[in-house]
Amino acid sequence: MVLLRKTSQNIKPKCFHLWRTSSFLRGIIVNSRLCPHRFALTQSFCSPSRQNVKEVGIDLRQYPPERIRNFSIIAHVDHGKSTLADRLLELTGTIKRGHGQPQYLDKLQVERERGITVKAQTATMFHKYNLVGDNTSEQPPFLINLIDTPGHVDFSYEVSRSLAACQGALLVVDAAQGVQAQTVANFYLAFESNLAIIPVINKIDQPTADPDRVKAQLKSMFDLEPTHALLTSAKTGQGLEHVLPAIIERIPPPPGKASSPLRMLLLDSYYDEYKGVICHVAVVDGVLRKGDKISSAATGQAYEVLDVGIMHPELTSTGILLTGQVGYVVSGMRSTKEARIGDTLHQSKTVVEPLPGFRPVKHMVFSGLYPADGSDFDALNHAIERLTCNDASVSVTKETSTALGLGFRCGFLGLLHMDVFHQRLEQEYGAHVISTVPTVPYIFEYSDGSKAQVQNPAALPSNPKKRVTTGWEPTVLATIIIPSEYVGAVITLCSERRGQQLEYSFIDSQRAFMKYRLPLREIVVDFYNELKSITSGYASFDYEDSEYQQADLVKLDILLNGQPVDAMATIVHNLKAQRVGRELVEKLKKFIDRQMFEITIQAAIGSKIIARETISAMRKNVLAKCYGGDVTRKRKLLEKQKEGKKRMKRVGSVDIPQEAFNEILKVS
Ligand SMILES: Nc1nc2c(ncn2[C@@H]2O[C@H](COP(=O)(O)OP(=O)(O)OP(=O)(O)O)[C@@H](O)[C@H]2O)c(=O)[nH]1
Repeated sequence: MVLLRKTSQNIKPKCFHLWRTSSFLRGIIVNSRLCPHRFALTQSFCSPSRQNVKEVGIDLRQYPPERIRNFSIIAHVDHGKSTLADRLLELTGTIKRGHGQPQYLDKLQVERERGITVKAQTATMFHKYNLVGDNTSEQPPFLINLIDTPGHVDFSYEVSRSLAACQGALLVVDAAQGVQAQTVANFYLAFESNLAIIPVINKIDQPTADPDRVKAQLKSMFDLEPTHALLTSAKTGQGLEHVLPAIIERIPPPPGKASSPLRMLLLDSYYDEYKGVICHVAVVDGVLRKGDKISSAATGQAYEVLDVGIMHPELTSTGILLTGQVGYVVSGMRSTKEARIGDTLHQSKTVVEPLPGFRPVKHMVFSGLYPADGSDFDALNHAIERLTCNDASVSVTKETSTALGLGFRCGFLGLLHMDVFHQRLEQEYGAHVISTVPTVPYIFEYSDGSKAQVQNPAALPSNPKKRVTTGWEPTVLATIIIPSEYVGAVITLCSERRGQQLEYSFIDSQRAFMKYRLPLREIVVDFYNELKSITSGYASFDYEDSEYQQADLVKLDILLNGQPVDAMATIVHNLKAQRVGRELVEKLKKFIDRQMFEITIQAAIGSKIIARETISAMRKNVLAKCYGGDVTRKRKLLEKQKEGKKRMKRVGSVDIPQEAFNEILKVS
């Protein structure tokens, strides 16, 4: 079925209007608190053992742009990108078959534990192939750069960055699940980047695989020719022999000029304990050699190239990178902050036109991070500094809370991103962190005429002379793909979340496609889980950020024994304030222990109390459990009590356990 209603002149795909992305950043909310795999993180990105630089005799001068192909693999979550990448690495002999490590390019421990890709990774392969009509036997193999990308849309910023270094993309679609929300999103990212798109229908070994249905979907949604689709099983190896030839035949070589001055695009960077900052780069024009002096177009700072090479798939020193090649550079940068993603690096003495960079990262969710024990502030500061070296997409500013003391306000790409960051802080740096309710960036206008973005509800002024006059909230354009029988339930959910339906059509006889404008606040907490639960797990969901809309917003305070707890304040829509206030006080009642005095928990808007609960007093003393005079037992119990108290936050006279902060994150 054709979904197109209006199509701009030069645009081929039929449903272009479905996903005319104005921005690179979209996000998916996966409330991973409900994820079955809580995970252990012990390793930082790219363990040092994987970072040992190989010295092999690869002469990159044999590979002019016409012998190079740069491509990315894009797909909806779990459609098999990383497995396909593994198979291609094996087919080209880049890694050994049965290397015992599934998803070779998923290097982060979190990626292995959760089975997801968080960081895009690059690998260079070599493949002998004669182009159709080329019968010369003396040609060197093709140099093929594969960039594996994350599927979860929290990390779609990585996808758009990867695509900037490519001329083509494999669009992988699960033969049983068919086109899903992120297939649509990723297709348009690739399409807007003018990439050659090769559809790959994967998992054809599954009993429920229906490649013909998927071909029809690809045709109706993206105008992709059914005969151009490759049918593969990355699991059994079926059909894989056609993938590399298709990449070489259908993807154009990189367009740069070897004779022009050096210009390279900085794609990514991370910190390695042994080598310092390692930058991933794509050489667009010219040549880069070890020993060259290069400068950043953004900062003007100059560096000497200490090492240069390719990822084959580990760092492999080559001493040179030429036009069209993708590789790494070590240049004595002290911090990843110097390596600005999207920057143009060039020879120090030449002046060049900077390459179009990337849009800056847009943070969708903000949350305060505080040390569970106030005296651990320095340790948390150090941990955050180290971790942001490898995850530059987190924004960090210091802030103070009356309830929680000194801490940080951090901006994330979405809740999954926030969760991954917390876990890494805890597991890799042993930091015990309390996080405040995630909030989205609102804009407020005040009675004195000033306007400001508010990332922390506590920052809303309480001064009556500076009242809020108007509020605006960020919205998203959400794409939802579901089996038709769930349409009613999804419409109800979206209207409960203040959504506005923009589009409703069918991909084929069984699947509906809906597009909604939804307030970001409404999807940040638990939307995706609820969507999954009402559709028996069949819904797929994706969003891109959109404009701000005016909204009737209020600040909801939580008071304990009459005292506001700034770290628990939230901003909500007036219509929902009553319900959210009630849920919050009920949740808190469950998680705050009875103490020696009565505790009142209240939710308030300004001076108006909208919900209230009371926890009655109790005499509680662990020593009362000790009969007789066993001193060691008494000491042990007191120690245990002290340890427990350390994990509490005292607001006025009330002790709040860490779990109470975590639980209120889940109230939407
Ligand atoms: N039956 C079958 N299973 C496959 C095939 N390809 C991949 N899988 C399985 O599908 C699951 C997801 O595969 P991945 O390669 O991790 O998928 P991905 O798209 O990289 O996932 P993200 O990085 O999280 O987006 C894994 O359990 C794979 O073993 C296939 O051709 N057939």
